[in-house]
Amino acid sequence: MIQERLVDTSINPINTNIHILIVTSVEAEKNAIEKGLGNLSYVDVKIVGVGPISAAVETAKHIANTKYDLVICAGIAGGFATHTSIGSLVIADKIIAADLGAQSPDGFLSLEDLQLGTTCVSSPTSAIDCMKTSFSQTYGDVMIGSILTLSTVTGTDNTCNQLANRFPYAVAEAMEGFGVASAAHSYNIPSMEIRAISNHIGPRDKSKWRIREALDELTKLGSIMKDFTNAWKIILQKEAGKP
Ligand SMILES: O=C(O)c1cccc(C(=O)CC[C@H]2O[C@@H](n3cnc4c(=O)[nH]cnc43)[C@H](O)[C@@H]2O)c1
Repeated sequence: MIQERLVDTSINPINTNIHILIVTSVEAEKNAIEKGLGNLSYVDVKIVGVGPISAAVETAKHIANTKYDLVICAGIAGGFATHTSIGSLVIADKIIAADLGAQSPDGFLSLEDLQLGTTCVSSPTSAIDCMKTSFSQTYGDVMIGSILTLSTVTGTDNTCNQLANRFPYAVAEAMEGFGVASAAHSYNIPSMEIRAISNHIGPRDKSKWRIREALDELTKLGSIMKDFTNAWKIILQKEAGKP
C-alpha cells in the first residue's frame, strides 16, 4: 500500500500573479522549453541536474529564495511501451520513488511496506486537468498516469516487467521527479511532473532514443504555459471562493 504526501493548497493565499518554477535535468531540455515559452515573466526554468538527489537539493535552493506557486519537473523520459508512444507527452498524477525500499526473497518492499516513510507525491487534479486541456486543444492527446523516479535507468526486459507488475498505472520512468516533488512538498508548494517520451523502457539501446522528437514536445509544453496558467488561476480563485 503506497502512502501519499498531500499538499494543502487551501492554506496558501491565491496570488493574482502566479509564479511557476520549471526544473529540468539538462540544458537541452531547458532550452527546448524556453523556446516555446517566449518571455513569460512569471515562469522560471532552471537546471537541477540528473538524478533525484541533485534535483531535490537544487530545487530546494531555488524555492528557498523565491516564492513559487507551482513547481514542475519536466524533461524527456522512458515510457512503458504498453501505455505510450515515442514523441508523446505524459503528465503524472502520482510521482513515485520506485526504487526506494528493500529487495527481499518475496519481492520488493517499499518504504510503506517497511513502515519507514512514503514513496508517492500526488499532483493537484485541477492543475493536471488544466494542463491536459491546454495541451490537447492545440497539440493532441496527453497520457496521464504515475511517473516513476529511479536512480538507475532501466536497461533490461526483466526490470521493466517487474516495474510494470508493481506499478500497473505507471506510464513512464525518469530520474528526478520524486526529488523535485519532495523539495516542493517540504515548502508546501504543489508540484507536477511532465515528460516527453524519448524512448521505451527496456534493453538499453541509446541509438533508438528519439531525443529530437521529445525535445520538440517540450517546446510545445512551453508554448501552452500561458493558457495553462490562465485556466488554473480561474480554478484556484473559484476554489478559494473568490469571484
Ligand atoms: O544526448 C542528448 O542530446 C540529450 C538531450 C537531452 C536530454 C538528454 C538526457 O540524457 C537527459 C537525461 C534524463 O532523461 C531522463 N530519461 C530519459 N530516458 C529515460 C529512461 O528510459 N529511464 C529513466 N530516465 C530517462 C532522466 O530523467 C534523465 O535525467 C540527452
